[in-house]
Amino acid sequence: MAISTLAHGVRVRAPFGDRHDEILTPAALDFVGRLAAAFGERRQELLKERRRQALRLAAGSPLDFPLATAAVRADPTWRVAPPAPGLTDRRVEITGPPERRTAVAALNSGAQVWVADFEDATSPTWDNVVGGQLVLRDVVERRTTLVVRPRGLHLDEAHLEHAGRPVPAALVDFGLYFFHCARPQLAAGHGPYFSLPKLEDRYEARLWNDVFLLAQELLGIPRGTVRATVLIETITAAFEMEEILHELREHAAGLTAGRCDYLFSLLKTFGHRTDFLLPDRAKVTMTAPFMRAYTDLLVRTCHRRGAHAVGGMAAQVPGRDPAAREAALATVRLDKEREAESGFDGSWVAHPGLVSTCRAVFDGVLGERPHQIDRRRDDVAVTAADLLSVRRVSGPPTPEGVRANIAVALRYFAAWLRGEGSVAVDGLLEDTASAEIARTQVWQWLRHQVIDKETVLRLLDDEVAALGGAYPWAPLDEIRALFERTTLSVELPQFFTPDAYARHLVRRTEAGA
Ligand SMILES: CC(=O)SCCNC(=O)CCNC(=O)[C@H](O)C(C)(C)COP(=O)(O)OP(=O)(O)OC[C@H]1O[C@@H](n2cnc3c(N)ncnc32)[C@H](O)[C@@H]1OP(=O)(O)O
Ligand SMILES: O=CC(=O)O
Ligand SMILES: [Mg+2]
Repeated sequence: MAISTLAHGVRVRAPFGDRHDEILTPAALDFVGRLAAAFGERRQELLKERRRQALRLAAGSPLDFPLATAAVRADPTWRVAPPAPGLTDRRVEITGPPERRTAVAALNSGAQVWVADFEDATSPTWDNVVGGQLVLRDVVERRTTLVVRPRGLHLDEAHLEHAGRPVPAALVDFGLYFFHCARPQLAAGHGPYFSLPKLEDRYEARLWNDVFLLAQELLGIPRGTVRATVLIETITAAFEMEEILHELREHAAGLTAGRCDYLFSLLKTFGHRTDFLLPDRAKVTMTAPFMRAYTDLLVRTCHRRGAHAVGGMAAQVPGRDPAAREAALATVRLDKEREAESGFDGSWVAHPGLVSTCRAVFDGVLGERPHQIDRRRDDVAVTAADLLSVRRVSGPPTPEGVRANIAVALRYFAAWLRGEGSVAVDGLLEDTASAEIARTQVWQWLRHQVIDKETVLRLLDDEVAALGGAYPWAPLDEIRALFERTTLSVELPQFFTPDAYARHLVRRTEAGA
């Protein structure tokens, strides 16, 4: 393994692949090293606080809108920054991994925005991480607005080391993109724009705001140039939407409903409570009252503060079979209609074949207007109980539901271990967030003994065998062991990705694969 020492103590712990030297320049690594030096410790503290908060909630502490920030919520005067160039009309945002093939398709898809995703849609092999940066740098001058979603704060990038520790993956994805593309984006008439995943509270938003301030200062870019749209995709963040926008207000561009991770967060945060037992994944839809409360509150909060509310991802992807395709489009259309009618300004799609459907729905509601921020939704009054009223849709799983979750988790793990972060399984998009839901539901059903371990082990045997049939290349023992560690353990691991990354993706790089 090549270990080279470069500027500001950042060590590259991997061989240089094709064109990696164009991204991992001494100056770019120096920039990332400065971010790591400034924010590495604080990020560790925030992760510890996540753990403490999880323990408090598990011990029965109530979750509510914070008292300490009541004045921020009550103050009607503050607003976020005005929309930056390219971010005024966001009726269709297409997401996908930053790969060359998808980049071309996304940029030609007719969507207003391409969200290039290093988080749920990407398996962070070192090649995907550096290759993704190369793709972004190569498309920087295209007309479509580019938004980059760095990995979450919980992940490390083991191939870059600062002061003897892995650099936070979020700072690597953010820092390399910012270093190489912020100025070219400005020259092309846009700016460095980001989508921030998996935030849990206002302090994490403050960290990102400080990252933006330092990054702008280091490159001599005017303060307030960055724009960030924050995914509300954890239950604790849902109670701090106003505060998150407030912390980031000079850089905030809106909030996105990260509905998959939101459900995952709800399940894992309250996994110990029987009133949070949910039925088969397919039965928990956006019409469930607690999901509706979350999206209504998101729209109201954004519009009150002059920010865009961006809708979430429907799981259906159009297949090749005409009937299945029609059915998928009809489901997505209904979903987008609900969003547009409830006040969202645009929404996410997972596939170029969904762009025209989403656009037609938002065209119908917005017409010539670029957004509907002036629709205030003052009628919305969401309480803590509304956000947490899961009991109304709770119920036991069916045998098919248990099997489906096991199958999805295994198939996704197989894809992820070989470097694919999003896949279509039976016409549905599966990515990191949906795999997290799948394994967490099985864990929760086991924990509350609504299914027994023998049944799960039998289904696991069946599904591992089926996986071997469908994907002969899959390392079945490793996939099964990953499932067992992250799903059958007494304590639920907070995410499956740090375990799988450390054991598989890093080792792969060290072996020079
Ligand atoms: C919960 C969340 O976080 S959602 C956000 C994160 N998840 C995502 O972004 C998922 C994005 N979607 C995808 O990755 C893909 O659509 C998949 C994996 C689900 C399906 O992809 P495929 O199996 O390749 O679908 P399909 O064969 O129909 O694709 C047709 C073409 O569209 C392209 N395409 C498909 N999805 C996308 C996309 N999201 N962006 C750009 N291009 C795409 C394919 O590359 C392919 O191009 P080609 O003809 O040049 O080869
Ligand atoms: O990031 C999006 C989600 O649904 O999770
Ligand atoms: Mg997510």
